[in-house]
Amino acid sequence: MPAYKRILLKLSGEALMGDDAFGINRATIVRMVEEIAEVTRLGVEVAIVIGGGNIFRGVAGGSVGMDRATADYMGMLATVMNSLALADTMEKAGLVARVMSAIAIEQVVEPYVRPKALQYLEEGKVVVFAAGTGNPFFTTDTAAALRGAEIGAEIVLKATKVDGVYSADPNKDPSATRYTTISFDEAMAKNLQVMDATAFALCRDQKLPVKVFSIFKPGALRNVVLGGDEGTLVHV
Ligand SMILES: Nc1ncnc2c1ncn2[C@@H]1O[C@H](COP(=O)(O)OP(=O)(O)OP(=O)(O)O)[C@@H](O)[C@H]1O
Ligand SMILES: O=c1ccn([C@@H]2O[C@H](COP(=O)(O)O)[C@@H](O)[C@H]2O)c(=O)[nH]1
Repeated sequence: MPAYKRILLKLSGEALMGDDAFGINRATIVRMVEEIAEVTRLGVEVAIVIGGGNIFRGVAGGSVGMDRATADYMGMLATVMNSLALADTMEKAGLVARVMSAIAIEQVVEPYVRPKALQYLEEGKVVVFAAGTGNPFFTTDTAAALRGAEIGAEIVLKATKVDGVYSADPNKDPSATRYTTISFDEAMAKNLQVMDATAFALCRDQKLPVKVFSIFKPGALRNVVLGGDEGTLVHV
């Protein structure tokens, strides 16, 4: 029995690279989709925001010295590419997926229209929110918080490269320890960088819990959705 009826799943863009230097690794995206399909079979309504780090960091060298907002628009377009790849892979796996973009790009994907997104979710379609918030100076984590609040998701599930929130970045500090739960206030006061402060603040204000867990651990998403002991819960 799933613990949630509707979730907002934030997928790491960078994790899509798999072992490649940049871009989308086929086996990795197929595995992610299998895990998403498993959760939809539990009857959970799934909305997704995917990052752009796998593509944007690949071209970021060329963005050095660029106007920040222009570089951010490039990053948002990278998330559109990832969203298209994800939706295509989901369709091939038998799921019905819809991509909605925060930036007008209508020849490619339909625009984000909240009532339409809600309708798709109620119909059991997986909705992928592309192009972040549509605004520079933000991140896809903030887009996940924003869309999660808008669609009335019960939780934001951040599937990322680490298996939870640590006392310090575990990729830099091997002595860092993992929290089972932590409040938004404490995470922000300690400046824990696993999610940006704008996203944390929005989730806190909207009383929208966040679960951070590993995107690489097979079965972790299903376990989280079933309410299992996995990753770190960030709460009000
Ligand atoms: N206190 C912390 N606990 C856990 N991870 C942390 C912490 N501080 C920093 N991090 C880093 O945050 C990263 C996850 O967030 P990040 O936004 O970089 O990735 P993502 O959202 O998964 O990827 P993308 O931006 O490509 O979508 C981890 O890989 C980890 O190195
Ligand atoms: O609302 C948003 C979302 C994203 N961006 C830009 O895109 C890249 C990629 O997103 P990640 O969250 O880092 O995966 C991000 O670095 C921003 O440059 C944005 O401007 N606004």
